[in-house]
Amino acid sequence: MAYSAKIGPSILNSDLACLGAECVRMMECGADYLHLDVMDGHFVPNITFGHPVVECLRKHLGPDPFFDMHMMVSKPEQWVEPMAAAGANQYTFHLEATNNPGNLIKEIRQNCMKVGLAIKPWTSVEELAPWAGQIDMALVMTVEPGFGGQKFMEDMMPKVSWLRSQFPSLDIEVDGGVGPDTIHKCADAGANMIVSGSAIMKSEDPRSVIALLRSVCAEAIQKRSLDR
Ligand SMILES: O=C(CO)[C@@H](O)[C@H](O)COP(=O)(O)O
Ligand SMILES: [Fe+2]
Repeated sequence: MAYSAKIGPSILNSDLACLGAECVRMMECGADYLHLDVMDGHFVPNITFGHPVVECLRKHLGPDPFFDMHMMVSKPEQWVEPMAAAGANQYTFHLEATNNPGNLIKEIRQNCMKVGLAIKPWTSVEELAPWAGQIDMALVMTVEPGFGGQKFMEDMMPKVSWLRSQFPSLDIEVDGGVGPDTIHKCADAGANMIVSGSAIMKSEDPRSVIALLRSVCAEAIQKRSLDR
C-alpha cells in the first residue's frame, strides 16, 4: 500500500487579497499540499486565477509546497506548459474537457508534472478506469465544480470505493464539501488525498481541522491494510 493520508486545503474561499499569506498560513497549520482551483468561466460558471498568479505564489512560498492544480478549464491542453513554467507540481484535468486524455497525460509528463484526472459527479467512474494505470491521482468530485461551500454528495462514495478496490495503490482525491462532518465517509470509502476548503478556511482553528482530517484518513488506511 503505497499511499498515505494527505490534506490539501483549497484556497478558493480564502481572503484572495492575501492569497500568499493564506497559503503560508495553511502550510504552517500542517497542510500536506495546496489545492489550487483554476476556473475559466467556461468549463464552470466562475473565474478564479491562472498561471501568473501561480508563478507569484511559487515565488512567495519557495520550492517546497506541492501545488495540485485543479484545472476546471475547457482547454486543458493550453495551460500545461505555462503551469509547469509557473511552478505547478501536479496538473489535474477534467476527463470531460478533452477528447484525447492519452495525449494530454503524455504532455503533462513531458512537462515534468504529476498527472491528476478528475471526474464531475455525473461522469461514471468506468470512464476514468482505462486511464487509471497512467495517472498519479484520480479526483472524484463530491460537488458540481465551480464554487466552494457546497453540500457534500455522499452518493459519490461508491465511485471512490470501486476505484480503491480496483487500484489499491492509486492516490484518490475527493473535493467538495469535505470537512469534519463528512471525512469519515471519504476515508472509509478509500480516499487518501483530501481537499477541504471552507471547513478549514472558515475555522478558527485550522490546524486542528487539518489534524483531524488526517488522523481519520490515516486510521482508515491502517484498518484497510490490516484487513487485507
Ligand atoms: O474545486 C472545487 C469547487 O469547484 C473545490 O476545490 C472547492 O473549492 C472546495 O471547497 P469546499 O467545498 O471544501 O468549501
Ligand atoms: Fe477543487
